[in-house]
Amino acid sequence: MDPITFVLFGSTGDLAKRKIFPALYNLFLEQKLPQSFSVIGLGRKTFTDAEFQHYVEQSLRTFSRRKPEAQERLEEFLDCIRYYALDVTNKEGYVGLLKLIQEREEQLNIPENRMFYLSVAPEFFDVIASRIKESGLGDTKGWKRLIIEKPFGHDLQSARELNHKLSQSFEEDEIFRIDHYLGKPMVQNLETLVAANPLLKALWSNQYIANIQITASETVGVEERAGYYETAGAIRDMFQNHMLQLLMMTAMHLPARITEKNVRQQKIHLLKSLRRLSKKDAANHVVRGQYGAGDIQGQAVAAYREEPGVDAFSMTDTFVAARLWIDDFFWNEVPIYIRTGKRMKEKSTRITVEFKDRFKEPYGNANQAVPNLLTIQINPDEKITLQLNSKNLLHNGQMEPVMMDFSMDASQMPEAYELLIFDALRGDATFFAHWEEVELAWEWVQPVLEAFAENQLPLHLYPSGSYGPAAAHRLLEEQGFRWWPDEEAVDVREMTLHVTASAP
Ligand SMILES: NC(=O)C1=CN([C@@H]2O[C@H](COP(=O)(O)OP(=O)(O)OC[C@H]3O[C@@H](n4cnc5c(N)ncnc54)[C@H](OP(=O)(O)O)[C@@H]3O)[C@@H](O)[C@H]2O)C=CC1
Ligand SMILES: O=C1O[C@H](COP(=O)(O)O)[C@@H](O)[C@H](O)[C@H]1O
Repeated sequence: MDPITFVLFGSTGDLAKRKIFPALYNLFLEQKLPQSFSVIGLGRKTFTDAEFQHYVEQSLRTFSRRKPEAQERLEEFLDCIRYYALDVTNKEGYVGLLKLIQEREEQLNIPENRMFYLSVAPEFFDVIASRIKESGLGDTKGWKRLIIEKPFGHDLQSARELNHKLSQSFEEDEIFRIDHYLGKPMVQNLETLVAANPLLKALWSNQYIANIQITASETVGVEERAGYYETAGAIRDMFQNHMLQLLMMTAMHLPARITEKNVRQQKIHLLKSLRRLSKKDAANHVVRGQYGAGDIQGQAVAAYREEPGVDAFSMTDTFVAARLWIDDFFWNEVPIYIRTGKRMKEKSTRITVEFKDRFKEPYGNANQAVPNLLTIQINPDEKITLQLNSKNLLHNGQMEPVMMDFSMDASQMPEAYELLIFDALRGDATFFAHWEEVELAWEWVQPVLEAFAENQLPLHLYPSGSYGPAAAHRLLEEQGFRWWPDEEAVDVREMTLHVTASAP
């Protein structure tokens, strides 16, 4: 791998502490960083290099999946780290930063390969990119790359504006837009699962698949992020990015050769085939919800509107479910159901593929077959389950579902940020969002954002600790389906309240 200088904007922040430094350290231990590299941490706080190295050490001790054991290796890693205090809006500060980077490049005798990682609030993305250009930081004799965190825009127009600004300083193939769901090992495994298994590949279309269900439910609430979440909601926070990425990774038509370019093309093709919703249609295909007070694993929790920093009359969505259709040869007539929500009964990110029930007839009325289900569990466990029907001779030969399970050993798995940073350092953008993907995703979501803003859809209040609003079941019932697993149907229906007014 090429020697690099890793320039981390926002190095004193939460994400750097919890994810980025641990990822770099684990890559270092696995010898996946180049022989020679430096990390330059940036922020407004003042630190000497030694103080900052100590700060990083603390973050590794707290958050790294491999705890620093061998002091020698830890010191070797920390020794590559420098700190530079910079207010990113201050033009002059970049002159000193360039000087420091050049000094380090000379000391290590490495080429000018510079990775700029923007782990800062989105309002700084464009200003940093243009300062990198103006200051000469981007005029490298090696390569330069930009890793950019979410959110990428607030809506279609702001995303286009941001992209236009970034493109003044970086080419598209130099921009690595992080979607951490694309770094999850099971998500990275999706395409192999289908492409490398003729059994699944043969069934992967509307001929055999009845519907696809994608769920990301969380037990956590808004936590300390009300300022951001009140302007985002689940639709921007999860749906526009992570959920649509999961859809693309599941349903893209597999290219003949799996390459970065081909995979991205197929994802873009899939988004172009998504049936557009008009603002008027949104109410028929989308359900929005907000958590009320309730109980999470035995603990009473407050309603969203009672959370610190949240407006007492907030109409922000903490839950979104939607029914989507892909108008192409392979997926025509297969509904795709997506839902995501906070303060739900369980933490679970999974994709369930329900197969068509074409073989009912031989058993006539005595048929008790359940549909074949392939469930790809992404989080918290990484597991693939296939539900089949089998005859139980201990129960009068009754038919009953049996499960075939394959689990990955999550404790050994690299974290999403490790996989993604490693790919970016190698220049492989397969698991990063291309601009066209981001733009098409916003295009699909935009009418829904407008319908939400104009309150054209009811806001369903669901109790914390439930499976979300009952209305989310209607989306499936209209085609004769239900969310899997089955027990959810019963649980939800009795608990859902329904509000349309803005007052609580
Ligand atoms: N935290 C998370 O789990 C996730 C975060 N993200 C995204 O990552 C990015 C960073 O988030 P997070 O770490 O949580 O944010 P924090 O608020 O914890 O950190 C912000 C960082 O930006 C720096 N900063 C703020 N203003 C300036 C300035 N004017 N000049 C220089 N540095 C500045 C702060 O440093 P200082 O105070 O020293 O100036 C700090 O290092 C955001 O885009 C967020 O949306 C994405 C997914 C998850
Ligand atoms: O990007 C985000 O993702 C997390 C959920 O991520 P996961 O890896 O735990 O599934 C979500 O809590 C957060 O609101 C959102 O910004």
